[in-house]
Parts: sequence; structure tokens; C-alpha cells
Amino acid sequence: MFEAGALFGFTGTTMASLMFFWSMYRQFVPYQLRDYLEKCFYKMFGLVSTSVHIKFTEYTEDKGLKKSQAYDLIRNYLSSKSTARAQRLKANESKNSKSLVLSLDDHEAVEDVFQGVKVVWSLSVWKSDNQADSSEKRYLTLSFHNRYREMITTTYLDHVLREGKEIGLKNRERKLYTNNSSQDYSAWREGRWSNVPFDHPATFETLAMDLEKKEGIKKDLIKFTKGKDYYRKVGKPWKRGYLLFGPPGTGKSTMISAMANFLEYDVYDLELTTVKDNSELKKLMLDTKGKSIVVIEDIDCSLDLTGQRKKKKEEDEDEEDEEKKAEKLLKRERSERESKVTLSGLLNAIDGLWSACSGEKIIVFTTNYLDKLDPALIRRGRMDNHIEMSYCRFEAFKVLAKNYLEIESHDLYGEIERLVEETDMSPADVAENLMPKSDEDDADICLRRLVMSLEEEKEKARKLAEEEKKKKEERDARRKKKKAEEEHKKKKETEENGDVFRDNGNLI
Ligand SMILES: Nc1ncnc2c1ncn2[C@@H]1O[C@H](COP(=O)(O)OP(=O)(O)OP(=O)(O)O)[C@@H](O)[C@H]1O
Ligand SMILES: [Mg+2]
Repeated sequence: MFEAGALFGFTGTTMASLMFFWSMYRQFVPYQLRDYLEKCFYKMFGLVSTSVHIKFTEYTEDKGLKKSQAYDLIRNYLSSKSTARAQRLKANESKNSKSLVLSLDDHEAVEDVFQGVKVVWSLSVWKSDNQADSSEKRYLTLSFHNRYREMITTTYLDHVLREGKEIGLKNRERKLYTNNSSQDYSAWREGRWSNVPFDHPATFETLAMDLEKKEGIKKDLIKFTKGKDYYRKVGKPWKRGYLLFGPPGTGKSTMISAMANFLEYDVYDLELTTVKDNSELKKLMLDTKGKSIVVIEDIDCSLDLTGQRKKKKEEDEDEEDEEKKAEKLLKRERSERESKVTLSGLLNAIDGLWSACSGEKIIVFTTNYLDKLDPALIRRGRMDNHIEMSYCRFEAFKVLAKNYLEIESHDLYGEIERLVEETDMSPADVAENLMPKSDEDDADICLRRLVMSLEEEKEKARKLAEEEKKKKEERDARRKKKKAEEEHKKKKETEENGDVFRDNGNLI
């Protein structure tokens, strides 16, 4: 009734009166009689009507409990159309409570035009007369002229569902997921991942790094998001791996947040040490959605993935002090006890057959020590893009100064440029120096503090280099001495063996 009215262009007043009679009719006419009258009406109307109606219910018809996905997608699609054209709207808070979301009100209709064809969507509510069941059931009805049946039921509906999906993804509240430990039974029963709203403020604008490199990464990400057809054409799953490496405090984690904000993706922070074994890792990965970044931070500490390097490490072990050795052993033992995820399990998780289950996924590893990782883990194709996050140089400093002090130049810039190029200070430390600590701290005070810190750091680095040099010389001397002793011992042994042989010879 409403859809037909809207389709034939009734005015708002006419619609309001019709709706008044409609609600009176629903209230006072008994259900059985209404059912009979409606059947007759639709039969008569169908004989003369040229319009077609398609009904989309809020809940699926089978058991009536599961929400219909198509209904939600259509509501998404209609939200902008309704805001622009409908007379009565319903206002709801968005999921993150930051804004209001307007949608079509109950018993309201809105027009849409597609390829020059007019269609009408209307939202109806059906309320059960059964006293025990007070639930309301909503459904959307699409009405259009019979002449366009073919086009509307195929092209138009595809268009609505596709657009609705995109709008839904854009409006959704982004999430930061962490994996639940399977040892924690109650958490694991709730789901493999727990989530909180993702609200990190980092962006590429606030990220301090070489500008050219930054632009390159942004372009790479954009190309990836638009690459659905390309990836299909070349026969690759639609995913991309990034390896971020560099010293602590150079912005690896910040970069991940900036990437997620730039692409509007969710983040899955995968803590490998709590994953029991390869099969659990597989399940966790299968449980991640598309349009997301899966992150494994500090991959070198998460697991002992460097089996084949153990030998080399053990060779060097005599050069390390006892304390470090004990610490390493403890770490290795702990990770072996806690997790049985193996290198091949992880490789499978990244690009095994089933990893292609949901597309548009970015996988990021971070590490402080690139050379500790197994080459198989970081080869191109698995980790496609290797990004070095380096100590703060002048370009990065300028970004930080702009962020923290809102300045683009200063008399001290020349001195700072020289110092940052000569000194290895992380952006995290530079940022800490630049941050005003009280209301009296202006740009001048903060920059002077930075200069002092840089000079101290430079001096510390000089002393450290000297100490290192001394230690190396001592180590070399020790090694030389050890070698000489061994050679001497060998020589002595050979001589003694010779003597024995001679003695034995004499005996014979
Ligand atoms: N490149 C950068 N640009 C802007 N801010 C940065 C940058 N690097 C570090 N910071 C600041 O320093 C803090 C620490 O940085 P972040 O956690 O990203 O370092 P990280 O490289 O992940 O360190 P770690 O190796 O210890 O995990 C951040 O919260 C941020 O404020
Ligand atoms: Mg980090």
C-alpha cells in the first residue's frame, strides 16, 4: 500500500492520512478478517497493477533468528538516499557514539533512480497480534514497474548490495584484535580473538621518516587496495607482506597504526608466544577478516625461528659473558615450553593454501634485528616490502618539530641538522626532548634541550665506540693467544706421539 502510494507520487498529506487509516484498520479490524481482506485486495490489485514488489525481511525466513545480511546491506545503501530524500528519518547513535546515523523511519518510503528507472523502497513493520509475542518484524519492499523486471532483479540489486557493503565497511567501527590464549579456557570459548575499538591517532602526516620513502609506502598501499583484479589475473592471493625493521623507538609500531588509519583497516595483533601449536595458528588466521592488517611484533623474540643459525650462535657463545648466555637460554626455554609453533607452521600461515581464504589482507612483521630472521621467512613474495625504520635524521626531525612545537624553522636548525646526521638518536627520544614539559617550555627551550641531549648522546657513542674497540682488541688478543696455545699443544702432542712410536719401535 505504501510502496504503491509512493510509486504513484502521492503527496505527504495524502500519505499521512492513508497511514492514519492504516493504523486504525490494523488496530480495530480482527486479525482473521484482515487476513482475508488483504488477500482479496492483493488479488484484485494484482489483476490491474503493473508494478512488481520484492520483499526483504530483517531476519532470515528459516528460523527467523538470524539477521539477514542482504537487509543490512540494503539499509546501508539506503542511508544516504534517505538522508537526502525521505521525509521521516530515524536518528541512531553510530557504534563509536561519535556521530548520528540517519536512516529511513518505519512506514516511510524513499525513491531511487538507477539508469533512468525509478524504483521505490519502503520500510514496513509487522507486529504480531499474539499477546505472548510482542516482537516487531521489519521488512523492506522494493517496488518498480514490471517493464524493468529483468534489469532491476539483476543489475540494480547487484549494485545495491555492492554499494551497501562498501558503505558498511566505511562506517564500521574499526577494531584492534588480540588472540586469546587457548590455555585460558573461558576466553577461548568466547572466541579466538578479543577486540577493542581501534583509536590510535598516528597518521602518515605525523610519522617522522624520509619523505620519499613515506610517499613510496603510501603509493604501494594504494596500489594494493586497488589490486583485486590484478592479483586475480596474476594468480596470487590478494595479500601483501611488510617487514619493518630497525632499532627500538624508530616508529615501527607507529607505522602500523598509520597504515591501518590510512587504509581504514582493522588490526589483528597476533601474540605468537600464546599460540599453542601450528594448528591453533591456522585456526586463528582463518578467523581473521579481510580489510585487515595482521601484525606479529618482534618476531625474533616471539619464537626461536632461527634453528639453522643456532650453530653459528653457539660458536660465538664463548665471547659472550655468562650473564647474557643465561638470559638467552632462559628465553629460549620459555618460548619452547609455551609454544610449539614452528617456522614451517608460520610459513604456512602466511602463504599456505588456506591463507588465501579471505582477501585484502596485509601481514606485518617487526623486528629489531633483521639478521636474526630466517631467510625463508622474509624472502620476497612472503614479506614483499622490507622497510627500514632508521634513527632520526633531519627530515624526520622537521616532521617531529612541526608535530610537537608547530614550527617549521628556527635558528638552531643548522646545528641540529649537523648533530642528527652525526648521532644515532631514535625518533622516540627526539620526540621526548621536543615535548614541552610545562607551560613555560617554548620552542626555544625544547630545541636547546634537544641539542644538549644530542651532544651527550654523541659523546656517549664516542666513548662506547672506544670501549668496543678496546674490547675487540682484547678479544682478538685472547683469540690469538688461545690459537697459539692450541697450536703449541698440538705440536707437543705430535712430538710425544712420535716419541712413543720411537719407544715402541725400540721395544719391538
Ligand atoms: N618515526 C616516528 N614518527 C613519529 N613518532 C615516532 C616515530 N618513532 C617513534 N615515535 C614516537 O615514539 C614512540 C615509540 O615508537 P614506536 O613504539 O613506534 O617504536 P618501535 O619502533 O615500535 O619500538 P620497538 O622496537 O621498541 O617496538 C611512539 O609512541 C611515537 O610517539
Ligand atoms: Mg614496537
